[in-house]
Amino acid sequence: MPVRSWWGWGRVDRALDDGQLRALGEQVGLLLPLDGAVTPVPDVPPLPPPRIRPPASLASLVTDDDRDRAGHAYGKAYRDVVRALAGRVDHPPDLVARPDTDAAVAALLDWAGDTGTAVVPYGGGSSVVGGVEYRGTGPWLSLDLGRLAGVSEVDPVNHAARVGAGTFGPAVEAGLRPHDLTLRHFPQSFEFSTVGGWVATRAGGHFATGPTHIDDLVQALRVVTPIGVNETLRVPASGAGPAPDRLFLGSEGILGVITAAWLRVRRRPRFTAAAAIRFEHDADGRAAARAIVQSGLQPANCRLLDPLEAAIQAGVTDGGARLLLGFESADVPVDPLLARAVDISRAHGGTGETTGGGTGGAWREAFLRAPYVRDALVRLGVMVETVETACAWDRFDDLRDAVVDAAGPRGSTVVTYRLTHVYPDGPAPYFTILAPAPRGAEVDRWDEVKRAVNDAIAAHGGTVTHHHAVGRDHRRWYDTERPEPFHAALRAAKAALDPRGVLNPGVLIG
Ligand SMILES: Cc1cc2nc3c(=O)[nH]c(=O)nc-3n(C[C@H](O)[C@H](O)[C@H](O)COP(=O)(O)OP(=O)(O)OC[C@H]3O[C@@H](n4cnc5c(N)ncnc54)[C@H](O)[C@@H]3O)c2cc1C
Repeated sequence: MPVRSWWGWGRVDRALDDGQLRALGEQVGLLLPLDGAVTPVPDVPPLPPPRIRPPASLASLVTDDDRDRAGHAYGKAYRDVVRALAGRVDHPPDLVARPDTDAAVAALLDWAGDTGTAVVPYGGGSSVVGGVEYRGTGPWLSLDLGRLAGVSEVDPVNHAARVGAGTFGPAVEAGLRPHDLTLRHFPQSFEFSTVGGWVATRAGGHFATGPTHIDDLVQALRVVTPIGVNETLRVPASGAGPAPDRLFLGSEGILGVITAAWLRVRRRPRFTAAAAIRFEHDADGRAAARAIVQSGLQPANCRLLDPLEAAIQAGVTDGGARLLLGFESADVPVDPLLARAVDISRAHGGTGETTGGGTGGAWREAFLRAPYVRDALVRLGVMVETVETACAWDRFDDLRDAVVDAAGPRGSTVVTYRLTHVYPDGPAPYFTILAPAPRGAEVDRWDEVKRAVNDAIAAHGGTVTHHHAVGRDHRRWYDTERPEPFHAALRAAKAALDPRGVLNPGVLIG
């Protein structure tokens, strides 16, 4: 059984080994001045004893094991990894619960309400916005949905599947494959994030220029709230008032615990075609991406990598940007669609070739490997984090320049960008920021950079998040982005559904 890392990404056995770490250090040393030290992998530090005990009726669902508690204390942002690496577990949950039925979830919520215990729903724990880290002072319970997992029903007639909230990405696809069906929702965190987490954060998939966010793939939801179960109707569409599902999409664990979802699935693609187009200037690549997405061609993948991203993600070092294009269909060959997109790219100065079937390729491997590399960089003393947004096409240039300026002095800070998603009305830029970390003051330094960068994004018309969610770390900008009447409505919904305020305090509102 593979062991999950308690401090960093994914599986312990997939982390970079010493040789790979050294090689990475040499490469990165060409870009950034590093001090040569490598932070050792930490043991779980001793934790304070739990301040609460469950009643006997719930004891079998709950653990106070220190490794489990430490593993549930943080998400997987840079500020999480760097603290865990230093052996710091700021606010460990007092207990971790793994309910196996909806009734058990309800009983845990009741008990939490009676005892004033905060409850933080936990899927894969891949939050990068402080979504799973309670920062109050009272006792808290991490509610891990891992036992409410699996594809329990597949409805091939209506192209839908019922999936437990705690199901990880690969298990979703494994459950659908025998039926020749697929969800095709691929966040970069796919391997270690769950359906419930995706729905709760309105996750964005890749290879998803059309239905990017999980929203469009949700047919119906089952949510256990502190005042009862909210199960929505399975219909293809409805005009009956505000949509009940929408209340819980993006609710980030503050209104109820999502325990299952009916998801819209589709036939597996049989026809695929892909191309990587080189652009001497990334501005031309952006113009091509805009033209393609505004043409109505609907590529499954249309992603621009700036030259440095192309070097890091795809290993191409010719100084050009890359536009990655992919088309797929379960029904018809898509080569003509790709050919047209390539034509449009050429008209904007692009050169390059089709890369054969499959919208994946080497860069996709690198994409899934990236979080392990990120952890290795942190060990090497690099401050490395990503910031994402979405903006109108005509705001991009100013926004990107402002982000680069805000990220730190140019000589010692590297900022790369990719457009992870493109829409007819604008791109979703995704910035990676790399700089030498001030050892021992990493979190404070990152928080300063984050503040400056997100202020710059807000000042230039970008949203605080395209797909990473709000959590605790984005509150400051979310609070100014959302309209006040909406805030009042959200507060009222919270008070009605969670009257004792146990669910994920500090996230979204409050
Ligand atoms: C390396 C890396 C890559 C990433 N790539 C992407 C990406 O491509 N696209 C993207 O959208 N995001 C991405 N993320 C962010 C993260 O993976 C998503 O937010 C994901 O949807 C979280 O799922 P999870 O199961 O890990 O949820 P968690 O991190 O466990 O929880 C996230 C939030 O949802 C709440 N929650 C979780 N489960 C439930 C539930 N069943 N009911 C109610 N509330 C719940 C939690 O309380 C928390 O507030 C990435 C993160 C990392 C570290």
